[in-house]
Parts: sequence; structure tokens; C-alpha cells
Amino acid sequence: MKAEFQLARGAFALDVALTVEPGEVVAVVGPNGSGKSTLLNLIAGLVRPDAGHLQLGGRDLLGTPPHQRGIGLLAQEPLLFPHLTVLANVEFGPRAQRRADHREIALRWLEEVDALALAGRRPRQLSGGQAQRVALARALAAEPELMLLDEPLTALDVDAAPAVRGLLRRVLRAQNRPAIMVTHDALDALVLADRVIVLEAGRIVEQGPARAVLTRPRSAFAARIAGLNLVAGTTVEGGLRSSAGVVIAGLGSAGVGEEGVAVFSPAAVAVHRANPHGSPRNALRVRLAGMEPHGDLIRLRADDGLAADITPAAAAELELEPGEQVWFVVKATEVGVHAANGGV
Ligand SMILES: Nc1ncnc2c1ncn2[C@@H]1O[C@H](COP(=O)(O)OP(=O)(O)OP(=O)(O)O)[C@@H](O)[C@H]1O
Repeated sequence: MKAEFQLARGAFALDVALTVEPGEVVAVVGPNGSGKSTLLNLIAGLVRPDAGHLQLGGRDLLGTPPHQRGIGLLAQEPLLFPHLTVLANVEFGPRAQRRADHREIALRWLEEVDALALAGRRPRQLSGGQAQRVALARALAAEPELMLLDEPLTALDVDAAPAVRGLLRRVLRAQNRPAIMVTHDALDALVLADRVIVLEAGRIVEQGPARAVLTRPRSAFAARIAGLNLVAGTTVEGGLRSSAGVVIAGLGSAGVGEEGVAVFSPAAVAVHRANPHGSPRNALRVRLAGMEPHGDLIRLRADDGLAADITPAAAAELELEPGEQVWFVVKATEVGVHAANGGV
């Protein structure tokens, strides 16, 4: 997909050029009002730009109405047709395209999203996570050339989100169709996207591989949503082996032997001068590179990029100096281990 849009609407102006390669998943992040929804709506054909162009699979789409663009949308809410069964919902797209094999297509996609057993139910008989899986199957059954995802996990509760995130990752990766996802969640960007684009006031201010943008953010917004500790490596039973060979115990649904990432918040890190032997925690030996104020806390930065947020009192007590070796200690229950995409 290749797009360029200019749009002025009162005080808001959008000016964006964007190319998404086949099979590539791009996450769009940015502050409220930066134009993320407007960008998705321009691509979907729900908003018309003042100028620009949009090419998808060799077709020029700007004059094409939304339903003929071959673009699928997964919104925050599943928006299933309440009076139709799950199967009929998923069959809707291929039926509208007069595909003789609409039933087979629908069953295949329901199977793909682990929802075959739900085929005979009505949407009101589904949990939030089940409904979102069915909505994904419905979008993909129409075989769109491009998928748009608008905060697809936001409406799910914390128990349902990991399974749907894992499913999205599997399904999006298995596809050759490009996808663009708006999200406010650094983890979604990291796990699902190859590339992250940061939008501010209608313009792209930063873009790059998800891990690079989230660990070395250059824009203020990326810095705000990022700030997570990320350790790349290979998933092992109960954790991840970093590329430096250190095993970090954590929780997650990733399989074993996958390219992955361990994620934890700087606030979950305790800092010790000596190795707290015998503790059932992860202890990572690091060299301090710097210290800076971070809200009411002090952020310690290690030379491998890891960060720890500790109170000024704790920092004073430790009498830390840059260049010193210390231990960053974090409980396994505070570490998420995820299979990861792009640039990890
Ligand atoms: N229908 C509309 N008419 C006029 N202005 C609009 C309309 N919809 C959005 N805007 C304005 O356009 C700008 C971009 O809004 P948009 O919804 O695209 O941002 P967003 O990044 O998706 O924000 P959020 O994260 O809050 O969803 C905002 O200044 C908003 O007030």
C-alpha cells in the first residue's frame, strides 16, 4: 500500500505519506487528537482528503467507495450482527462477494481463530475475547488486501487480551497482506508490529522497527509510551535466554525456542550493590551509565539500556556513581515474556 494524504479541518491539519509492504504490520501511535483515527478513516474511505493518493495492489483507490476498496477493519468493539449466528457473521463477506464456497471459507477462518466451536452461537452468547476473535475471522473471510486494526485489544479485559494478542500475532504473521494498527499500547506495537510510526499533530515525527522506537525513542510521545525494559533473546521454558546468555524467568504464553522479548517496567526493578543470592528473583548484573530525575523517582540507566526507577532515598542510601556495577533485581511475576516481531 502506498498513500499520501493532505487534509485541513479547522485548526487540525494532516500531512502524511506512508508505504506498507506486503505482509508488513505497521503500528501507528501518537497522542490523543494526533490524527490516528483520521488516517485510518482516510485509508478506509470514510473521510476524503483535500489532496493525495492511495494505491493498493496496483489499484488507485481514492475515488472508490469504502465497501469496494478491499480493506478489512477490526475495530475496538467487535460490531457483529446481533441477529446472525457466528457462522453467518463470518460468511457475510464471502456471500456478498457471491463466492460459491462461502461456507467453507467461513469455517476455515473460524478454525483459524480457534472459534469453530462457537459457530452456532449468537454474538450475545460470546465473551469479549471470543467476539473479537469472531470479528477478526469475519474481517479476514472477505479476503481484504489490507487490514486496518483500530485499538483491537483496548475493549478487552486484562484476562482476555493476551490470548487475542497471541492470536492476532499468529494470524497477521501468516498473511501476506499488509496491516495498519492504531494502538496506545507499547506491548501491542512490540509484539504485533514490524514497524512503528509516531504521529503528532497530523505528521509522522518518528518511525522505525518497533524495538528501536520503543527502546531508543526520539519523539516525546514514543518516550512516554515506551520506557519499558526490553531484553531480546530466545524463549525457554518459563522465561527467556538473552542474546548475552542470561536466563530471565517470566510469565507469558510464548512457545519455547521462539525469537522473543522479556518486558518489565523500570518501577519493578530493585537495585542492590551485592548479588542477592538465593532469592527467587532475576538478578541482572549491569554497569550504571547514568541517573536522571523521573517524576518523583530517580531513573538509573545501565549501559545495556536497562532502566530502574528507585526513590531518591534509596538512591542516596546506595551511594551510586556512574560506572559502578550493581544488580538489577526483578521478580519473575513482574516480567512478561512474549514472542516478538520485527527488529528484535
Ligand atoms: N468529524 C470531525 N470533524 C472535525 N474535526 C474532527 C473530526 N474528527 C476528528 N476531528 C479533529 O481532528 C483531529 C484528529 O483527530 P483523530 O480522531 O484522528 O485523532 P486520534 O489520534 O485518533 O485521537 P484519539 O487518540 O483521541 O482517538 C482532532 O483535532 C480532532 O478534534
